[in-house]
Amino acid sequence: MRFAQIVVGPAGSGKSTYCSNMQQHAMDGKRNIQVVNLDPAAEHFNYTPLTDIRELIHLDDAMEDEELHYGPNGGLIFCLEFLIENQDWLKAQLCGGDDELMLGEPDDDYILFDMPGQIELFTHLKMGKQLVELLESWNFRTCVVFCLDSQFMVDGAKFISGTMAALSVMANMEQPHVNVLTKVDLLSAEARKQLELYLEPDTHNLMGELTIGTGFGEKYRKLTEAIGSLIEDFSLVRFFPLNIDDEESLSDLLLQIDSILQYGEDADVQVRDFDEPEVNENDDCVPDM
Ligand SMILES: Nc1nc2c(ncn2[C@@H]2O[C@H](COP(=O)(O)OP(=O)(O)OP(=O)(O)O)[C@@H](O)[C@H]2O)c(=O)[nH]1
Ligand SMILES: [Mg+2]
Repeated sequence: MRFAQIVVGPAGSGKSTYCSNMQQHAMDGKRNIQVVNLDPAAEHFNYTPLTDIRELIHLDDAMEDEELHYGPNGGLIFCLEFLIENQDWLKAQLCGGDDELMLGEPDDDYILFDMPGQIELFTHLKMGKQLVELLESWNFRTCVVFCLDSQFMVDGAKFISGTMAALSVMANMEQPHVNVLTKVDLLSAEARKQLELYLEPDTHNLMGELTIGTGFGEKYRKLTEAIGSLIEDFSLVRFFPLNIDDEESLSDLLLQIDSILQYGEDADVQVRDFDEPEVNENDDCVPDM
């Protein structure tokens, strides 16, 4: 069994940064996590990818082609369609073209897929889902990691819209799903306090906040209330505030995703391959779940 995090989220939400910091964090803990870049428009990231879609197709190929003549957005979608059509290329990259390797190589059995910031790939187009199905057929267990900039989550209306975006991805991808709030280090103390209200949201209060005093709020009160109860009914929508520079925050999140992926047992076996750090007898080295 192999494991994959499909890292998605709006443009600039911090996906590539998440991938590189998570990989580094794992490496510091002597654990091997690889990153695959599937963003054909990527220009810069801080990790060395295991595989890079730009070796197959670059956004410029779709935009500069005499016949295709795509703009940046259509071009990106074209590139992802092209990837799915050329799935053998991806399979060769991930499985070395050797079917036996699909059973899991210890060196690359845990992979983060850094996806493009075009959210419609995952909300209503079929490529996101097709990618997951391919990975599953190659023996991966997958989890979607949805990154959202926390700066856009500090008032009622933005919270609703961010949550709806997360829900759309969940509904379309039909995968285990974790929502990560990025860039919390950029929030002011006041904004952080405000954010806490939304982490365990009481949707009714939020709706109250949203409907008071604005023309839109009054007019669409029923609609916002309906959206509120929808979010509540889907109480699956929870956000993990990630402080990217804080090792503890990274390890809490990784632990949560590992347990969703049921990575635990395999991890035990792997960890014992390395030299154990000296532990104080009284130390509790197993983090709380
Ligand atoms: N301060 C701070 N900056 C961050 C954090 N995460 C990302 N950034 C910055 O936000 C910008 C965008 O980050 P990326 O990781 O490239 O975002 P992305 O989602 O991969 O962007 P696209 O691939 O273009 O959609 C970069 O300048 C990052 O340095 C964070 O947690 N804190
Ligand atoms: Mg990126």
